[in-house]
Formats: sequence, structure tokens, C-alpha cells
Amino acid sequence: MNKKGVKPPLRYFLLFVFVILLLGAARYFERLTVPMHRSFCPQSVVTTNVTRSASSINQNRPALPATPQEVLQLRRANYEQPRALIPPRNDVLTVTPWLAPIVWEGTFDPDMIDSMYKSSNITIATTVFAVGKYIQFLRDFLETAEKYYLSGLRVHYYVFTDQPQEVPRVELAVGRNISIIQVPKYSRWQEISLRRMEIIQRTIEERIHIEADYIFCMDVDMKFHSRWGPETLGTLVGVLHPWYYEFTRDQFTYERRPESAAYIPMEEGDFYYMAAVFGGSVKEVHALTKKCHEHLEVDKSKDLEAIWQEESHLNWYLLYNKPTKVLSPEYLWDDQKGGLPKDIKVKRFSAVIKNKWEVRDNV
Ligand SMILES: CC(=O)N[C@H]1[C@@H](OP(=O)(O)OP(=O)(O)OC[C@H]2O[C@@H](n3ccc(=O)[nH]c3=O)[C@H](O)[C@@H]2O)O[C@H](CO)[C@H](O)[C@@H]1O
Ligand SMILES: [Mn+2]
Repeated sequence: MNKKGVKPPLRYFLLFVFVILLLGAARYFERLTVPMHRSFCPQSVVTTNVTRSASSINQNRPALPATPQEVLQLRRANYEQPRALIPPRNDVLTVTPWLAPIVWEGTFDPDMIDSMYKSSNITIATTVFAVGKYIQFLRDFLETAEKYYLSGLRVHYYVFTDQPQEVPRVELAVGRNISIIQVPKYSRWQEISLRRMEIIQRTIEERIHIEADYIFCMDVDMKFHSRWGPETLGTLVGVLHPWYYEFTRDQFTYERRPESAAYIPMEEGDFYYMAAVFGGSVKEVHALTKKCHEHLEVDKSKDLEAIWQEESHLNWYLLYNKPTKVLSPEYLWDDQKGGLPKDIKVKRFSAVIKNKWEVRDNV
């Protein structure tokens, strides 16, 4: 017996029990603090945490998303500080007067954006029409999309075609799938092009509203050339037309006949958007396609066809329903423009040069 009345072996045992209890308490409090952090985290980080706690049950799952500790590290990640007095680009407009960002190379951090969306579990519907001879563009569109378009995210392609059996088999990455939907072939290319609004509206109502969170509607005579990442996602997204982004509003080829539902007066207009890509949340794109479809019908009843078909109606819509994000012409280039000007640092998605007389039934 020592002077405190506890034998040395017993003292070591009690010390051991105490340490074990201390470690247990530390782990318990660590767990408690995670939900507290969560409530202060942005949405994407919250999702990351949730996924981790689920996946940590199954230790065999490959490529685990960030742990809560890693999330903290991520929040302190070593990226360049945004400087309030130093604009990332001073050669281009990076925000609209209604405070929507305009996305250009150099204005965002791709790694940061990717890590924000990595475990977000969102699905992006992507519609593409390949009717008549335009089926020839589909393979390149899909193959290059699998290389560059929203890599690592869930993408559901909806291919609308009159020849389902001709849709090429393209290997899709994990989490990506394709639905083929048969549509009629109208005899005029203008009709094929402008019917897209109606068909997209209907398909959103029938299934896309259940199957996806965001949607992009794209032309098929296009190829991806480099990253098209989740920096493009937004509630309502329009893209600057590569031929018109330097022009003033009076030079835009808006519909100028007051009889048309797409009419825009000379003294109005922000940008000229190209109809080869538009997108946003499924809800907003549904509203857009519904309104444009209605306006197309109104024009049709007056025997009117807007100067650039659905593109004229899209421009009307986006003038009076401001997009929440605008993509620069990096996201919609045209190979016919040749080399890139100084302000376009990267070509991400571009229209291929096509022989209109060869691919269209009527020109
Ligand atoms: C540079 C230029 O002049 N651009 C205009 C032209 O774009 P584009 O020349 O890009 O129109 P386009 O021929 O690519 O047609 C639009 C899309 O409709 C689909 N499609 C069209 C025809 C067909 O036979 N089969 C088929 O599947 C296909 O997905 C195609 O990508 O016409 C559009 C008409 O809406 C817009 O007004 C564009 O601003
Ligand atoms: Mn096109």
C-alpha cells in the first residue's frame, strides 16, 4: 500500500480506464460537432458530409467523397484570393446590369467549382434533336460530350430522332444514360427546329421533371472541344451568340415586325442569345419552352414565322425574363469564325462547318 492507499498495478489500470473513457468522450463530441458545422456550410458541402457518413458504413466503396475533416480543409483550400479591387478580367463584361454572372475563362476556379458539385447527386437532362440527315452529327456530339461535358456528374441525354435504329452506340461513363425518343420528321428544316420548344415542353411534363434537376437543350451539329463544367449551371441560362456579342442592340437580328409575338423594338435589348444552347432548372426551362411554344402558335395562326424561328422567340423571352447566368461565346463558338479572337481564351463547344444544302431538305 502506498500513501494514497491504491496499489501501483491498480493505479495503472484506473489510468488506462480513464484514458479509454477520455478517448470515447472525444469521439462522441466530435460526432456532435459535425452537424453543427453542417448548418453553416453551403449546400454542396452539406451533401458531401451526408454522402460520407453513408458511405463510411461500407468501407469497400471506392473513391470516397471528402470526410468532414477534408471539408474543413477544403474550406481553407489554397486557392487564389478573390480581390475586391482587382477584377479577374478587364477586357470583358463579367456581370450583367441585373447582376447575373457572365462566365468567361479566368473568372472562375474550375477546381473549386468541381469540388462543390462533386457529391451533389444532381442530374442534368440534355436534349438533342437528330432528325433526318442531322443524325450524322450525333456520334461526334455524344463522344465529345462524354469527354468534356459535365464530367463526373449525372447526365441524362434525351435524343429525339425519326430514326431510333440509327442512333450510334456510344460508351457512356458511370452515372450517365441515354433515352431515345421518336419524333416525326417535318419536311421543312425550320419546322423541325422550331417544333423543339413544344417537344421539350411536353417531355419535361411527361418525365424530365421527375428525372432531372437541371436541363440543357442543345443543337446536334456541334462538338465539345474542352471543359464544359458545372460553372454553367443556373436557374435560367442563356449563351451569347458568337457572331453578335460585339454588336449594339439595333444591329441584333431580333424579330422587328410588331405583328409577331417575338417582336423587340429597336431601342430594347441586352444581348443576342443563340438558340443552339439554353438551359436552367427544369422548372424555369419548362416555363420558357411553354411560353415560346405559345408564341410560336400565335404567330402560326397569323401565318407568321419569326425571322430566326425559335431563336427569335428565345431572345424575346430572355429579354423580359432575365437569365440568372449568361455564358460567354466560349460555350457556343462557330467553327466558321475561324481562329479565336483575343477575348475568347478557349473554345469549349462549337458548331461544326456543315453544308446546309446537303443536310437540309429545303434551304
Ligand atoms: C448561323 C445561323 O444561321 N444560325 C441560325 C441557324 O442555326 P443552325 O444553322 O445551327 O440551325 P440548324 O440547322 O443546326 O438547326 C437547329 C437544330 O435543329 C435540329 N435539326 C434541324 C434540321 C433538321 O433537318 N434536323 C434536325 O435535327 C438539329 O438539332 C439542329 O442542330 O438556324 C437556327 C434556326 O433555329 C437559328 O436561327 C440560328 O441562329
Ligand atoms: Mn446548329
